[in-house]
Amino acid sequence: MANTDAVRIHPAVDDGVARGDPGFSGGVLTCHCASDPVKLRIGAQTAHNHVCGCTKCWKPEGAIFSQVAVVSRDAVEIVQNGDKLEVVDADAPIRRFRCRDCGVHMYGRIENKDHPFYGLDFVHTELSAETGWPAPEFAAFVSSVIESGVDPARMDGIRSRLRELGLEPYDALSPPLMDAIATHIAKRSGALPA
Ligand SMILES: N[C@@H](CCC(=O)N[C@@H](CSCO)C(=O)NCC(=O)O)C(=O)O
Ligand SMILES: [Zn+2]
Ligand SMILES: [Zn+2]
Repeated sequence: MANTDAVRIHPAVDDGVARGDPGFSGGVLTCHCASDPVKLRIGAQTAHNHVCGCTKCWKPEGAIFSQVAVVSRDAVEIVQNGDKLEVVDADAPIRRFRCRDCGVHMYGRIENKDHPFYGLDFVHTELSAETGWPAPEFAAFVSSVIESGVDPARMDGIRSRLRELGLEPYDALSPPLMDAIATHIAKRSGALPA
């Protein structure tokens, strides 16, 4: 059996996955700067929260995974020190904005209207002091942690720990999200009726 003791996935789940509050309707995300932090108001509940092993998503110090959810772009409002935001990679499908001083990613936006997730922003709800955000539901891009330098020999232990936490590991997104992407593509190509 794989030893899962030393596997630290992400601080939001390492002590167990806390349940979200279905009545919760948003809060304020704050970057890690001790002074003049960037603040964003999220005026809605997020969806599809997950831990992500890809190299693109922002991870807190020591974490192998990020924690990331989506929310309608209309619900995201920069309320403080927005002038400190800079684009991480202008060519990426998700245009992520980070604080230029502390490096924390505040939100990721999709500008391509043909993208299956157009209209949704990617956010890290751990940046909020409020509780009640939805719990992560699954683990995405698990094999991708190797791209960040994780020893492939650790993968059995990492997947075991994710399952122990109730976060089913996938090497892309979850089946419902992959189906949604494929449906979008099939409707666009005409393989399915629009
Ligand atoms: N192996 C690559 C995978 C990167 C990747 O495709 N990441 C996804 C998920 S991010 C949130 O779940 C993605 O949609 N990326 C688009 C983007 O980053 O703009 C790696 O690890 O780099
Ligand atoms: Zn900052
Ligand atoms: Zn990711």
